Amino acid sequence: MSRAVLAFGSNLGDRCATLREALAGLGPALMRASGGYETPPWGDADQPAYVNAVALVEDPAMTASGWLDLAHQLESAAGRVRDPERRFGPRTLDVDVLAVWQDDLAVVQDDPVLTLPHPRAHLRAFVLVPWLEIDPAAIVPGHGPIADLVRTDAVAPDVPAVRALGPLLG
Ligand SMILES: Nc1ncnc2c1ncn2[C@@H]1O[C@H](COP(=O)(O)OP(=O)(O)OP(=O)(O)O)[C@@H](O)[C@H]1O
Ligand SMILES: Nc1nc2c(c(=O)[nH]1)N=C(CO)CN2
Repeated sequence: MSRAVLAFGSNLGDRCATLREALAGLGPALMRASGGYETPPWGDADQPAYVNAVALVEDPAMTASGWLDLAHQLESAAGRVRDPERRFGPRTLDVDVLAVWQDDLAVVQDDPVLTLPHPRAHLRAFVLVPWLEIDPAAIVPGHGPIADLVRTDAVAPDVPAVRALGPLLG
């Protein structure tokens, strides 16, 4: 069994509709989805606010790189155009693979094509707060319990600005 946590972010167009379509695109793999959260832009501040969400997915036949391929397919379906000049810039849809477990063992790898766990997940309130909603006991491999990570100096100051918008799916 392959289990993964995927992060979704949108700050262009109808952000909630984009996230809803992306979550629907996960089909039967979707086990749990967080609500939407409006969050101030992280990294490059000169862009609109994001709506973020996190999903827990499972598929017996999936691999770690298969989850990344799926993430890229969902981004393309949402019409994402990559701007090579602007890292952390605005986008219709960003889908990151936060962590993967194969048969309950965390996948840890440093490959630039797919780094696991995601190298910045443990620093981002916009990822950790929705992840905490769907799995309060979750542990970020190599970094520890999410409940502790949201209290670190790197993350805690950003938590109050993460605003719950409620469920995305009916
Ligand atoms: N865990 C991961 N999840 C998604 N992409 C990854 C991961 N590890 C490495 N990558 C690689 O990072 C590249 C850039 O991804 P992307 O454009 O989504 O980055 P970004 O959204 O600008 O930054 P960030 O990853 O910090 O959110 C992708 O082509 C992908 O191969
Ligand atoms: N709040 C927020 N900020 C971001 C996000 C995101 O999803 N949410 N994604 C980014 C791309 O790397 C850069 N900054």
